Amino acid sequence: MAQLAIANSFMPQYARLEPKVRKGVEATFAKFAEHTYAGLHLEKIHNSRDPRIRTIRIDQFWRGVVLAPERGDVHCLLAVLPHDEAIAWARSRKFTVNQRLGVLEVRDQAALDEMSPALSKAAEGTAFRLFGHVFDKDLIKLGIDADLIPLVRLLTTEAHLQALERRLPEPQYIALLALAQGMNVQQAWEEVAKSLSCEERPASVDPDDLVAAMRRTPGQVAFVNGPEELRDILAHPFDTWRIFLHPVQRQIALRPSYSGPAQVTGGAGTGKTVTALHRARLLASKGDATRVLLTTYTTNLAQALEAQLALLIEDERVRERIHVRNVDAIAYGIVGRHRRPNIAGGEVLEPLWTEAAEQTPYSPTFLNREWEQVILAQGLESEADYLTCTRTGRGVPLGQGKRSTVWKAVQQVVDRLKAEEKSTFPQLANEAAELVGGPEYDHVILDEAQDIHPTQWRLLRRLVAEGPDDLFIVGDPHQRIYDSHVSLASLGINVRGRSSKLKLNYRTTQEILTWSVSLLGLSPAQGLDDSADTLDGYRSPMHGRRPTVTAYDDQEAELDGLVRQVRSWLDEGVEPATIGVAARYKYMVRKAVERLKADGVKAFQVPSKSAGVQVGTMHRMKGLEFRCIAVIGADDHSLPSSRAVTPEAEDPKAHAQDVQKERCLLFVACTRARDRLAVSYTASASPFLP
Ligand SMILES: Nc1ncnc2c1ncn2[C@@H]1O[C@H](COP(=O)(O)OP(=O)(O)OP(=O)(O)O)[C@@H](O)[C@H]1O
Repeated sequence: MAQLAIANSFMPQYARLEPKVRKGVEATFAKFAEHTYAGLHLEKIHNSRDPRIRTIRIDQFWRGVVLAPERGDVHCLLAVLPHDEAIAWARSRKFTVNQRLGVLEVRDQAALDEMSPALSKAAEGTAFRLFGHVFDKDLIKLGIDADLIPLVRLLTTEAHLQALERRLPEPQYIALLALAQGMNVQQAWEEVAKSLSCEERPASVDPDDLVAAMRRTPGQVAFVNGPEELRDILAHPFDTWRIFLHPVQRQIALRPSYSGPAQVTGGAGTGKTVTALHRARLLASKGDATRVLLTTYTTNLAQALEAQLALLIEDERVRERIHVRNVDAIAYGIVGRHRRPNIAGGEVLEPLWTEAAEQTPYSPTFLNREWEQVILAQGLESEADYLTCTRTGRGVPLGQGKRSTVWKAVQQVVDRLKAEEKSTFPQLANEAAELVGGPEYDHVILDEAQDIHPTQWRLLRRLVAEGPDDLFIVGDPHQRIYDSHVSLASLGINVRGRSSKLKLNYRTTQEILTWSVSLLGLSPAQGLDDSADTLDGYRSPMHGRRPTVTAYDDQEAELDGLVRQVRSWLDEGVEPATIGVAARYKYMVRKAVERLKADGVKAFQVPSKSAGVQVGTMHRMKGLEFRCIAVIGADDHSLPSSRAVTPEAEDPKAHAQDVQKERCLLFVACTRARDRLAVSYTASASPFLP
């Protein structure tokens, strides 16, 4: 029976169309899904590199591009573009089947043809060839198309190869790059397998069977079952993660079982949350009695997970087996079974620490951290235990006498909290861990793991019995914006051999990514498994404008600049709710909202469901994403925030960690942007800005 398929490349273009054009696209392609396309006018293109490509009229300005393989009775939507661009795109592309992997590949043949004379000319000047040492048969073994080999043979430098990156199919480019960098054929194959998580080679590959190749390429092509499914896909154009998982994501999320705790890391926007959501669905589908906990750090992150899960899982029964809650709410709920918890917030704690610090040579922040990061983190219950413990992560050594002073000051605060029947959230997690009678879930999936406190880790550990698929841990040490530094090994959680890394960014353009990564500075992040975590290989296939950085003389001028920036995005047709404004402090958030409103722009503080520009602190931006982001107040007073940084003289290690945390915060805010990033500051720029 005839079938409709959608290529991954189609959705981002469709998502960015005006609603009226989207309607036209939907109406046109609904006919394909209803299998009435025999009557549709698909046009062949004169001089096309691939005779199987057709175009179809959407309206007088827009055209769709469709692949119509000779065999298999499938039509695949490839692109939707303005008329001339659609024709040029359709004329330039060539579809092939990778002879080693059996997957569908596309290359920009027109661009390769255009580059060929220049490469020939460059090759005339030297006898050296980049792939002179590799036999044709080995290139073929790696999946290089036979008809590309003459072009490959012309290459004389790695820079020339890199110029082909976006024109060649990804697996072929990875193989060639590996060879160019000195790897042998086997190592190059391993690179391909690692980057694409390829299965072993299929038994036989028919180069003309594009439909069979599409079926082996679920990250690139999705098959649609009827008009209803098409409508559902088109109704959520930015949520293509529901249908297209990258092969690496697929292998991690859909692996039938892990023998113990598994860990997934990756830079911002690499689809860690998406992978966690698909894992949750897979585990929850195992049976009626399965109980899955999907958890994260804050309430608004949990709400975002809940909303995404509702999009991903249609079957209400499967959906109900997944309990979504942030860790503090879990602890609150468990303790709440026994007594009504009363949380001590900053307004209670600050005066207590200030008072306690008065009788010591230490600052209130120092004491608070010693409590949270050593005493609570290690679950120390007596002074004797504290006097002999290893204070991992703290920069200033404390002898026994000094520890005794600290212990007394901390106890003063703990006793006062007890007297007032109040607890902090890490205390509550400790109490909850004690109260839990036994495992309450079959599987625990944790997002934003880098920010979880050791007491919360202990609670999560107790909520699920040790064994296969117990913990699925997802996080990015480069986005650590709270004070938690844990070593999973010290908590008895061993992820060795079950760790994976995602490297391909799906949210942000390469331009925004490169700029944002430079905000992090040069120190490597400390991974949860005690190893240094780098962003090697972190990249985006999308390109766009470079971020802008604007300096203003005073704050009023900066807020005026913000209004102009937001107005210009709105004038370009960007929907208000897809514009975000991030600031380091709450007072700046309030000012920005007031200023935008005064100018007639609908603006709301995050979290808000209202359809307007979303303004929030950088902390609140975590887990969200926007088409355009304005980061305001990126000046040297706010970033780093002096309030959030321990003085170097007091504790150099804590100072370094705090500064890094501030860098991460700015990185988090900037990487929320899909297409545009505009950063501004008043007077002097933050030292973090490149
Ligand atoms: N396979 C995919 N296909 C299409 N879009 C994807 C895919 N995977 C992720 N995305 C999109 O990329 C964006 C980032 O995904 P996600 O939030 O899961 O990343 P993350 O690694 O958790 O990011 P962060 O650490 O910044 O919170 C989202 O818009 C998501 O829909």
